[in-house]
Amino acid sequence: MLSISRLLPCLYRVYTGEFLDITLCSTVKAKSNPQDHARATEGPCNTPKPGVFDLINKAKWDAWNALGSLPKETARQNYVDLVSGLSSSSDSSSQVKPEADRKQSGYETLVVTSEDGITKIMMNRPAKKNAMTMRMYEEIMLALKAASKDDSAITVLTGNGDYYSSGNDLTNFTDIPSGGVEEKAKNSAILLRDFVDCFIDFPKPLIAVVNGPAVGISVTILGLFEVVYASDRATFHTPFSHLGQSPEGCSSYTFPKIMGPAKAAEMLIFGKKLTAAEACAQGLVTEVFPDSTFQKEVWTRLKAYSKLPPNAMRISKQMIRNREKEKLHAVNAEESSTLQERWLSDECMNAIMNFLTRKAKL
Ligand SMILES: CCCCC/C=C/CC(=O)SCCNC(=O)CCNC(=O)[C@H](O)C(C)(C)COP(=O)(O)OP(=O)(O)OC[C@H]1O[C@@H](n2cnc3c(N)ncnc32)[C@H](O)[C@@H]1OP(=O)(O)O
Repeated sequence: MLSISRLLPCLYRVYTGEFLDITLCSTVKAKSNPQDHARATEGPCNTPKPGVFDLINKAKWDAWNALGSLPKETARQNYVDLVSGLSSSSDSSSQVKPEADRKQSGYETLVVTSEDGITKIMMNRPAKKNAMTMRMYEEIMLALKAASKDDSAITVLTGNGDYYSSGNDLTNFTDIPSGGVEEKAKNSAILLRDFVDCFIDFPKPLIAVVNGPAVGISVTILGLFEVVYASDRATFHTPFSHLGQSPEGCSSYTFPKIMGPAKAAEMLIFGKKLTAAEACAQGLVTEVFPDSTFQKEVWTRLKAYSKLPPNAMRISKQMIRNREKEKLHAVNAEESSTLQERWLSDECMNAIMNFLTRKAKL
């Protein structure tokens, strides 16, 4: 029998149009309509239907045949419209900074500012609920490295729009390198480990301003922050089992320490979503503010904190965290290598396919 892990790369390619000779960037691939491309290049379906076990050619034939008698020119136009629409609509939101500003800051997925002694790193993909792309992981690492050396006293991570972050961008898994899904899993595990290491080693007080719902890795790394302020609209959700995955961000260690093993298990094993008030009661969140006054109250507070002597704050942070650092790095390494295996499991691949084909949401 063909296992899902062997079938998945084929499904990816059929779904993303690779078998139909589409050469597009990964984002566009994940959304483009392969039928229109086949129609646009080859006209109406005119070959015999492949046998039931010829999975790849059958999927290609079904997609082509589904177009019926759509004229070649219309299909071509639909295809062009779809591709152009995707590139112009991606990340479209009134809250996204204009292109020129983004280029100026040097970040594509973040807006990073430094004023009043505070470096603010804002995830900036509001139309995608600030889902974290490979690029965003890289950029957050760069921004943290820069913030560790700049003259700010404290560093803040927050999100633009209605979400804090919906966690890992599940389309990350559609961009399969030539080494296949194994290579993808290995590279992702390395990136994940480096990403979390940056939080473990960050020398200044780190504050999360959780402006809305938080999912997955955006929740787990909160255990590595000094302070977590949340809007009362925020929720905290780690649906790892639902996704066939396992905890990361050192949460398998920090969450039981913060909230006790039973409450941590409810979140990390059973995917229980917490309200901001519940997360505060369990010690993951420092304080909850009404959404209507959240930004004003939090930034007033942070501006006052940023005026405290920066060296004293750094030293106090080191004293609180340093005893744990070695342990945290070991936990991070173990979680990352466990996830590398999980990403290759049928459970995980099925969950991602269900999201990508719009069959499942959280
Ligand atoms: C280096 C690799 C490290 C990996 C580390 C691993 C981390 C594990 C995790 O983080 S697990 C968590 C993964 N996240 C999810 O499973 C969330 C998936 N998203 C959803 O279920 C929903 O989008 C939602 C509940 C977050 C929001 O639902 P809502 O109906 O309010 O909004 P939409 O679904 O219409 O979202 C708007 C558009 O944003 C896209 N999107 C949102 N989140 C993600 C995501 N995590 N990955 C990819 N895309 C996401 C969504 O598809 C919509 O896109 P569209 O407008 O083009 O349709």
